Amino acid sequence: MGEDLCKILITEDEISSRLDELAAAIDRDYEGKEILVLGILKGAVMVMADLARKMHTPLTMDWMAVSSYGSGTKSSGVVRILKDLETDLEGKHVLIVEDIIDSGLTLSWLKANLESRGPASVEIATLLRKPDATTVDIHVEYVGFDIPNEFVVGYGLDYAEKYRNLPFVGTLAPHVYGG
Ligand SMILES: O=P(O)(O)OC[C@H]1O[C@H](OP(=O)(O)OP(=O)(O)O)[C@H](O)[C@@H]1O
Ligand code: HPA
Ligand SMILES: [Mg+2]
Repeated sequence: MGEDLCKILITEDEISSRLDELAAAIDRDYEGKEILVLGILKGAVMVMADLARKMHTPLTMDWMAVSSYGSGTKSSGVVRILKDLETDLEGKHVLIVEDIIDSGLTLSWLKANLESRGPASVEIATLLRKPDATTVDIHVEYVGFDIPNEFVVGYGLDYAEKYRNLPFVGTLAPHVYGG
């Protein structure tokens, strides 16, 4: 496993401290409200579990699975719903939790999809954001880290379904994807 990674980009401690800050900001912003926290499978599993445990605002959780990457390192641009929500969004404050915004295609499609279901609000929290995301016109209220345009794995993020269980975020060595 060790030789598959180029370097550690964000350590376990850095992730945890940043999630403390994001949770505090979310608690402040949603004071007196209840949140439906919506995790996007599978990448957001780790950040959802850790962020939610640091939040004090009353919340419920639901999950959606969408996919635009298949097994490669480039977005296909076609978003598919693999598993839909089980919650009626009418009047709810929805907070989408993502591991990464890369091209921004997944979230711009998803936000429009959710807004058509009559929620009171839809905001986005993401652990990581890459530079290309700024070219898509979506507002992201809570961002953990802005990172360079490199393919990263760990803490929920995969390459061909592997490495999701690493406790940190790292970059892959080129030999892993045929470089
Ligand atoms: O901003 P974008 O370029 O659209 O990319 C970001 C999305 O891609 C990844 O999911 P993926 O489709 O690989 O599914 P996964 O979470 O199951 O790995 C990631 O978890 C985000 O949901
Ligand atoms: O850099 C990335 N790593 C893993 N999955 C991803 N999905 C979009 N970008 C990435
Ligand atoms: Mg993926």
